[in-house]
Amino acid sequence: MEVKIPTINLNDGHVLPAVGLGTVQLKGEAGVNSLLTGLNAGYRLLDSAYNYENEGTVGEAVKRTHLPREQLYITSKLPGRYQAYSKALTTVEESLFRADLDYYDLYLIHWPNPITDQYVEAWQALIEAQKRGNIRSIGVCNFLPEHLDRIMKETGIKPAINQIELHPFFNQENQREYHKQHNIQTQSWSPLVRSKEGSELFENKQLQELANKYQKSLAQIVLRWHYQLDSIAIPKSGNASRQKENLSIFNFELQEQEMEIISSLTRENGRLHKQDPATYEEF
Ligand SMILES: NC(=O)C1=CN([C@@H]2O[C@H](COP(=O)(O)OP(=O)(O)OC[C@H]3O[C@@H](n4cnc5c(N)ncnc54)[C@H](OP(=O)(O)O)[C@@H]3O)[C@@H](O)[C@H]2O)C=CC1
Ligand SMILES: O=C(O)C(=O)[C@@H](O)[C@H](O)C(=O)CO
Repeated sequence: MEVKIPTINLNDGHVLPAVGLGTVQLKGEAGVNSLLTGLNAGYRLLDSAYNYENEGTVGEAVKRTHLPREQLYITSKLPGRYQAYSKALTTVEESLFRADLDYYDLYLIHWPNPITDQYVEAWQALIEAQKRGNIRSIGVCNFLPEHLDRIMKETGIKPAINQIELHPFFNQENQREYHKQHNIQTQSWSPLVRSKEGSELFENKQLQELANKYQKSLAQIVLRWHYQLDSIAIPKSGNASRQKENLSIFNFELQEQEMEIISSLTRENGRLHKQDPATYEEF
């Protein structure tokens, strides 16, 4: 049965579902089939990126589903190598061509790349692409407060979303507090630490105890934690039953103290790939 996902209001008047489907590695015919099982399970938000080389896959799933376009929320992301203003505008158009869409619901700057230092003009390009009607909501990924302060100061326009690495081993308390103060919606990437059964996350005793208590899977406990942190998690799964499992999180509630137990699994250097946006650059 299809799950009804609550919606979240963004600062620009648009809305997004409270959970989306990550799409890294979902490509080609198998990828389209996985996206269709995801849509059948109830997902409406699909998170792609130019660099995932699957905008075409996402567009094909949009074409093949019985769901009307206005019920879907499609995201893509601007790669670092196209952050210069005119290249960024062309790249948004190219993303639309690849997916054969008239508009993206959400388009994000993928990484700030602060050493290259072109993210302000990339942001100006997304503002222009939004004015042209190519994008509904504009936002960023992996922006630290200093990067957000700068784009808001230089353009006067606030991102609707900052999509950041967020999971029990890296709870991003300060970054989330900054987002709350500025009314920027948090999205969690790698919400399940990009892991599988048998990994450190799935072997964690405290999470297993909570899963036993609520008669839920460990992944559902972690995804419920994201939801109660007010962050939109975008777990990736290509598997129909895990896709369903990851949406069945709206019929129980973690207590405050249990939220804290999960948050306290965080470590000082808990980033999965050690990609610190202060220095990491991706093109
Ligand atoms: N903006 C950015 O810089 C970034 C954005 N992203 C986005 O975030 C999305 C999610 O992050 P991602 O890195 O993919 O990692 P996730 O934390 O979503 O983990 C995905 C892994 O978990 C497995 N999995 C999913 N559900 C379950 C479950 N219920 N039980 C057991 N295993 C499960 C999947 O396997 P299986 O498919 O076999 O189910 C897959 O191996 C990406 O797909 C992408 O869209 C990711 C990284 C960076
Ligand atoms: O997947 C993404 O969106 C990325 O930005 C990658 O850099 C990701 O963090 C990764 O694949 C790391 O190995």
